[in-house]
Amino acid sequence: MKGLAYCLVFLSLLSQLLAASHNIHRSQFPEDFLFGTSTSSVQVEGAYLEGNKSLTNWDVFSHIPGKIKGGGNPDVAADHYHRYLEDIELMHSMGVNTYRFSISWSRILPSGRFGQVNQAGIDFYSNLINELLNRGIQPFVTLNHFDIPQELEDRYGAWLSPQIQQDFGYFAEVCFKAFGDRVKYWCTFNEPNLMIKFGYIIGTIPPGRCSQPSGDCPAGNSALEPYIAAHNVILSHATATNIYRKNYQAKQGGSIGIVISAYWYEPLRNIPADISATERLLAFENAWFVDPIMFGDYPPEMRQILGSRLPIFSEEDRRKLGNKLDFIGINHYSTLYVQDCMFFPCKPGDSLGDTFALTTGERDGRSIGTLTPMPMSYVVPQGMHRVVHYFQKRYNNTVMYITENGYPQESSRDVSNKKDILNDKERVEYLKNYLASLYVAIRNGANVKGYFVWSLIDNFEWVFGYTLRFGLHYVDFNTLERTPKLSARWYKEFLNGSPSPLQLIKGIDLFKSRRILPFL
Ligand SMILES: O=C(/C=C/c1ccc(O)cc1)O[C@@H]1O[C@H](CO)[C@@H](O)[C@H](O)[C@H]1O
Repeated sequence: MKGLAYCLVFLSLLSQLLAASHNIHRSQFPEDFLFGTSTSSVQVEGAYLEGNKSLTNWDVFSHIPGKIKGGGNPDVAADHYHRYLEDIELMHSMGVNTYRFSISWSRILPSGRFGQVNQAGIDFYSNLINELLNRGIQPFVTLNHFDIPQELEDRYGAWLSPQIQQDFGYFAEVCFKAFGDRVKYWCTFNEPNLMIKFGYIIGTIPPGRCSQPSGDCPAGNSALEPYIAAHNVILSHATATNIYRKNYQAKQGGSIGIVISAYWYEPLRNIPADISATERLLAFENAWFVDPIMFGDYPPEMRQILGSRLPIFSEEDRRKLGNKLDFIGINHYSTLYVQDCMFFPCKPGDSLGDTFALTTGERDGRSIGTLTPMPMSYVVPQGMHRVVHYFQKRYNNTVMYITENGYPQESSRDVSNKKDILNDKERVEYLKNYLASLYVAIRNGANVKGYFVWSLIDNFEWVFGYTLRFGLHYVDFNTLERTPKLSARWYKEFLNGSPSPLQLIKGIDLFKSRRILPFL
């Protein structure tokens, strides 16, 4: 009896100890769960003029003075184009079983749909895919991660023209044909919601179009263009998915989905106006692209506010959209509070475009979580299971992958504090806690089948250039040498890890009780 009592006390102390360090174990996720890292072509490849590649919209935009913090550009980036074998070794040494990367449209079809398929581009990705498979790493491929051949922008205004639907379908088909025998996971778009928001509402990324009061741009219309561009993106997704379903899926046996940038939002005040503003913002940001694909139309919250500004899906469009998707990719980093601007006055220009909602990281002077070096990006682990729950409920538990989750470090291109950057304890804590929250989502029945850390290596962080580092591996941007950070070693230990002491004791599930994870 006494022995048992001691044993229970010991167990309870042990569980508190483990809870304190928020330990999470590989064995808590299904064996066939995908664990990987993510990158994108513009951000890591470099070699911007090699292999017959044409200029992308980002090549052009990043060379305009003042657009990129610190003046960086993706000309060389992390030189992954030449170092992909080394990068596969980094992945292999961590023990990941998947790698999410994107294919550069400008490498495959330098002129969009006009002109030849570029064999050098096909060869690069083909070699990459073969080497990944040799190492037991599943390629998880994004067709569009913000970049397009500049020619499409110049010829017809890219996403503003319905022409792009056919062109994107053509590009997708070239990829299915060339790589689909080996690639079993396709994402049509990465974060189209964010691409449209920053490209056509606020105007800080290509094509840099907007109007007052949303932003200050030489041309654009923040009240109309985002909805037209989004419409063409949604129908481009439908076109590509249609082609995959009809001609490739049965014999290649893969799946196809779309990736959404998914912040989680909490009402600032416990009042109906803020609660419905939160719902509204989630509809405008997260459901904007997924509702049409899953239900054939935009979220009712958007239709109500935008009326005729929101394009209509024709009968034929709806037929195409009927192919829906196989999975939803969720990029999740942070959570913000939402304040209503429909019934309460906000400062003009503060609320985001048509959403009549204002986001903030603070309530009564206290921040929602630790602020990361990225503006408006706070550490709020419980946002992970909440955002997954939103998609689980709204889309009938369609398969989900967490296609990105990660932590930024502030830096300059030439670092003086490499030692501190390598010792990225904050990132390790962040990843552990977000994974623990993901575990809660899965325990609650969410159909999540994979998780990717953004990013494998430090890279070109869009408008932040080289001033933010997201890598599990440090990149010296002068020598291009890679060095594992503490977080790479942690991920490796996690992936190869032995079960926790408590799991060795049969019948005890560390996460069964909410009590031992008070932070969730
Ligand atoms: O979520 C974003 C954010 C982009 C942004 C924020 C603020 C701006 O002003 C402009 C762009 O991208 C995702 O998250 C990552 C880490 O950021 C990016 O590196 C990925 O490429 C992308 O999929």
